[in-house]
Amino acid sequence: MVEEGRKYVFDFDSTLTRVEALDVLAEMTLRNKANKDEVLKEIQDITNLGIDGDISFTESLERRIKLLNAHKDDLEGLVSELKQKISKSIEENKEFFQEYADDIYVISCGFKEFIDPIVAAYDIPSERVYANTFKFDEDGNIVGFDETNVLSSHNGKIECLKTLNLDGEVQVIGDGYSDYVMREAGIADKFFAYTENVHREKATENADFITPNLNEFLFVNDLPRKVSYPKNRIKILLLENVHPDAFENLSEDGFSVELVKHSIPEEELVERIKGVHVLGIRSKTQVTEKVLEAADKLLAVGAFCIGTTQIALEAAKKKGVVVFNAPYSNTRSVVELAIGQIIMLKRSIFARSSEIHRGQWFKTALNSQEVRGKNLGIVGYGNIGKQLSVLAEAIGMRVYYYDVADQLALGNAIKCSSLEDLLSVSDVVTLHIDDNKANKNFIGEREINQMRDGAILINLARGFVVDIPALANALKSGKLGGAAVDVYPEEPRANGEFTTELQGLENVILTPHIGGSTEEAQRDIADFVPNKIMDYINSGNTVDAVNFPNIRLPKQNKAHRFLHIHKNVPGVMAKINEVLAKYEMNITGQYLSTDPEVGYVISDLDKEYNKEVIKALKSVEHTIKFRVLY
Ligand SMILES: NC(=O)C1=CN([C@@H]2O[C@H](COP(=O)(O)OP(=O)(O)OC[C@H]3O[C@@H](n4cnc5c(N)ncnc54)[C@H](O)[C@@H]3O)[C@@H](O)[C@H]2O)C=CC1
Ligand SMILES: O=C(O)CCC(=O)C(=O)O
Repeated sequence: MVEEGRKYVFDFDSTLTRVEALDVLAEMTLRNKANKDEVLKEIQDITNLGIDGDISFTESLERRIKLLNAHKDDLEGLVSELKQKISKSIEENKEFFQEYADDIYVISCGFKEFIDPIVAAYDIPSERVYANTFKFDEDGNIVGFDETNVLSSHNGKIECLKTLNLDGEVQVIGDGYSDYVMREAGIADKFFAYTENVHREKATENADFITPNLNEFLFVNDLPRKVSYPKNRIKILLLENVHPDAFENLSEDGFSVELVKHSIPEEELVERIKGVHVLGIRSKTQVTEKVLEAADKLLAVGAFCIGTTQIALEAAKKKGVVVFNAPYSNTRSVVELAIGQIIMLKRSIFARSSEIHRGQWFKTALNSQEVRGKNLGIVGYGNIGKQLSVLAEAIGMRVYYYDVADQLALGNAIKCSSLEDLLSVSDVVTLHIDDNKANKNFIGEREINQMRDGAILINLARGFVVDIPALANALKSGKLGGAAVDVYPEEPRANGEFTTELQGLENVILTPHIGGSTEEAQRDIADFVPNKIMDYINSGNTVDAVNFPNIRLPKQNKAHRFLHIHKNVPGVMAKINEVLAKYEMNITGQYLSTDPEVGYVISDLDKEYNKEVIKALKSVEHTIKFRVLY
């Protein structure tokens, strides 16, 4: 409950606005001056010294005003500029300022001449704005400030607040040490260090609360706010060195994101997952049932790759955890690598290169052939297989493919009705089947024997798909003429030592699971997956989810949205609607998607309702997860 008579004292610069107003004024007045950058830097340094209390505030103000060289006429431009620079979460929560107008004060060491017109739009009248005022000469030049105003002196905010003699709890919200001192002096009850725009150690280390935006402040105080749950409270853990753009994208949207360079083993993840709302992984991290069991807050898992068998998808679904992946972003990278490997292997380039590295010159056409006119057998004609088909044809290869699903041939590719047919006709066999565990040892001794003598095998799919000892034997015996292997049955969690039976064999290219590791692919994934995650967290969309009923929701328009995930058993929907009817909810839209195990129903509602309905919906039998979004 909001305490009766509580007062909210806001700082202005870098709190209500994203900037320091005098810095903006300086930008304007110095625009055409040759020494602009130097002077600006000097002004900013002086501002910071003053804010952190390292020089007296009066001194900071005097020095800056002298350097500013501003005129009365500049103030209009400054106000228009500042109107564009209101802090994002302040702007979002205009309603709070309007609703609590009588309890909100601004105490600032800035100037009323620009603060008043800005905060008026937030229903804060001039009489509740305490700030300095400029002194002008007869030509309108700003030459100083009213020195009798307490706010022009060191720790003037303390004096100002003291004089106001406010009753009720006084909460101060600001970014600087000069805001904190009101709390230190015992005149304010709580100090919230506001870090949406700047993070000042001196303020945060002393704060009662650190508030990264106004939503958090309003949430902590149980005040009306624009969003149901502040995004900074949503913790995202990104493992396996995903591209930094993912961090940027998610942090920019306001989430609290932690980046870890490597994968984490199950036992450790069981601990780390607690309190995490979104987990981001690549192919190494095993999200097992045990991990999911320990995940008390988990809403979604983002696989920053194609494969998702490292995740217990069914168990995740049963817990209401939605899984997304990036099915297309790295496919081109894999295809280009496959093409490169085919050419390198057909020409025995790695053997020739190693010789020169060892100091030997061996010019020969032995075991060196063009790829033009050769038969390429693609096993798994999905997103990667199909693209490879097109590029391989473009360089003159004859393409054969085999797929368990009915896939349409692209270009002149020829469909094989069995794996054996494909193996027997191909000079190069390349594997692009999916990571289904049923594909274990898909290529073993028997299949290798069905291949042409001297043929080449490429595996860029999954390590367990090929029986490695059988492959090693075939390479040693000369049955196969070469191989390229990017994936292994056991791969290390982090970079370091690695051994495989294939090491040291002639004409074998070994790479550390980097088929999809290009800057382009990783950047694209870092855009694609976070967008899916944000779309789910922010609005409930599950389009392209791997393990969950897919639903594309319309934009939420001034409505509250109830997201209800439940076991798909008869009668649950009826119960949900019974509750909604009992509480006389005005439903503006309802959407349902189910699969045999879970149901996902979204109800958009008029925002005025009895909040008891939330408790009632959470206790509907078979409920897995429930969230309110606004
Ligand atoms: N090395 C790397 O860095 C990367 C590896 N990959 C892996 O590449 C593989 C292929 O990826 P996409 O083309 O995107 O997958 P996809 O799902 O689009 O295509 C896979 C195709 O394989 C077929 N298939 C599955 N099992 C089969 C079998 N036993 N016999 C014949 N066909 C079978 C499916 O019907 C499907 O058409 C995946 O395993 C993926 O994890 C993907 C990206 C990067
Ligand atoms: O780059 C990665 O971490 C994994 C790539 C991969 O194998 C996939 O996308 O399935």
